[in-house]
Amino acid sequence: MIDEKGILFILSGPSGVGKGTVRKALFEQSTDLRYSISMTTRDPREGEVDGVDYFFKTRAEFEKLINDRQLIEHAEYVGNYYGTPKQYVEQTLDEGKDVFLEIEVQGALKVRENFPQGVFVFLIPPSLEELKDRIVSRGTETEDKVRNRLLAAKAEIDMMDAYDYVVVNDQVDHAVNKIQSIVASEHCKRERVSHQYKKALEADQT
Ligand SMILES: Nc1nc2c(ncn2[C@@H]2O[C@H](COP(=O)(O)OP(=O)(O)O)[C@@H](O)[C@H]2O)c(=O)[nH]1
Ligand SMILES: Nc1ncnc2c1ncn2[C@@H]1O[C@H](COP(=O)(O)OP(=O)(O)O)[C@@H](O)[C@H]1O
Repeated sequence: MIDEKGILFILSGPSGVGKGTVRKALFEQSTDLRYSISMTTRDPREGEVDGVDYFFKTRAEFEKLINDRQLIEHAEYVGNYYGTPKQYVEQTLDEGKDVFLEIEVQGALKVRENFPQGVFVFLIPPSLEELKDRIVSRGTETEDKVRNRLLAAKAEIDMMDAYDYVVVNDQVDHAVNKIQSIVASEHCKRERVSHQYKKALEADQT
């Protein structure tokens, strides 16, 4: 069958590499991608809006979502739950629209189990030094936590072979352009499959 479903794109990478920054810049450009808004138990930050940045949930509400199998994946990250809503993603893909997730590494690996046909993009820093500077300059972590995050980041960067694409986040607009190219390239792949299918149909004598 020709696959008329949308394509699921997953952007992941170590903490502090710039996933959120790159994702926001991507969606400020014109794009046909649909961003899947995640559920979280963390408190909203100043300026964040429920249903826009995240769906903010209590732990009890989140645990009910897990038990009711309403999430494709979830992970506990720095003491809070984060998860991807199943219904939105499946429905949007069924409508033939592409969906974009921006999630941390554990969650991305779980998505791979259920959506092996997804396109997995790993964002890496230009260097570990630069990653450290970004984590420190964001100012959200104590010195101990920066060290732990860097150790975790080293292990995470080691997993980059499990991804379909690796994008270096040297400059935000370069990373966004590369992601746009990946989206275009994946569409071309599907076009080719669909074209071959049409040729096979024409050649078929039965
Ligand atoms: N597994 C998983 N991770 C998520 C999800 N949504 C966001 N994240 C990740 O959770 C981490 C923390 O996000 P956030 O609290 O917004 O803080 P940030 O570190 O400033 O991006 C980031 O790495 C996000 O990519 C989700 O639905 N599932
Ligand atoms: N290409 C870049 N060059 C310099 N700084 C960046 C770049 N991308 C992101 N940053 C900065 O790095 C820090 C971490 O970015 P953030 O998007 O919060 O990372 P993540 O979502 O991966 O944890 C932020 O202070 C952000 O402004």
